[in-house]
Amino acid sequence: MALCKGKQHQAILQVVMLLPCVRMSNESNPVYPGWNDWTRATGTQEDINTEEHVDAADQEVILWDRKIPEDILKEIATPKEVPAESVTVWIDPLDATQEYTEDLRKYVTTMVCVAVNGKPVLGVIHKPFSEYTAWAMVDGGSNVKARTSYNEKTPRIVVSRSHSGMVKQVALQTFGNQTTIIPAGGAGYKVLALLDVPDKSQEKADLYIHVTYIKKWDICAGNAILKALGGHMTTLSGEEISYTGSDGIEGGLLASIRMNHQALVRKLPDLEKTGHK
Ligand SMILES: Nc1ncnc2c1ncn2[C@@H]1O[C@H](COP(=O)(O)O)[C@@H](OP(=O)(O)O)[C@H]1O
Ligand SMILES: [Mg+2]
Repeated sequence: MALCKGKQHQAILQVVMLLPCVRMSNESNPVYPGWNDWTRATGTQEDINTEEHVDAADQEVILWDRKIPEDILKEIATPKEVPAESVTVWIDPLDATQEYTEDLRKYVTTMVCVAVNGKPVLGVIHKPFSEYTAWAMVDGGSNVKARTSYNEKTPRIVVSRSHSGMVKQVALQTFGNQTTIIPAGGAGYKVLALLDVPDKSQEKADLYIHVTYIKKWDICAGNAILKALGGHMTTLSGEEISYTGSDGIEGGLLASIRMNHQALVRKLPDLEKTGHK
């Protein structure tokens, strides 16, 4: 089956391999050109949200033989059946676009996320240039884990280098001047910074904070992975993010793992009141 174009779409291939683990109970949905069986399994066109702009000249295709690799199968204990109409798929075919244009390739990821009833359940973050892939499924399996320790008092905080807003001021005001700020590109890269990732080019951080508007395809996969591993990604006021409806969120982002997330939320200033948005 012709599935998608280009090597950078390995993450999409990964999620297709995982999709049978979130089984659909409705097999009679429309088929879209170029997406064939995957789309039949995932619902109507509105349910696939992607940033991709397809170049008609690019004829390269990746073939999928419908076999789920053993290393993934052995991690998924119990597949769950869900109605197709409850599923939304978010795809970011190139995260850290700005950094890619600056040839800062270590920040670039491709991401796919499956949400069920707006809740992120399956996330894949792939680094096309180092060929590292992290995936995790809520109440399923994963190939990545949290680190053993995190610094909650004076955390190293990974933040945007190109859409920073007032994030540095917010971080220093909340955690003090001893806090290390790590500017980095890409939401996928920044979530991986919180995890135990063997990739040599990956920096490590204790928290990820973002204060400006951000799109759901940038954050859904990271949210699913963090959630699957016991971590959290919420708005800065601690609200869970719903992955249906609108394309983006306004309330900023706080991502943590193995920390008291609600205590961190209470520490953060109210951005509306402080004018730090
Ligand atoms: N204020 C904003 N408006 C729109 N997109 C934003 C944004 N802030 C961050 N993003 C998007 O979120 C991703 C991570 O941003 P950053 O690297 O600044 O942390 C990038 O995705 P893309 O590279 O896929 O466009 C970026 O464009
Ligand atoms: Mg992106």
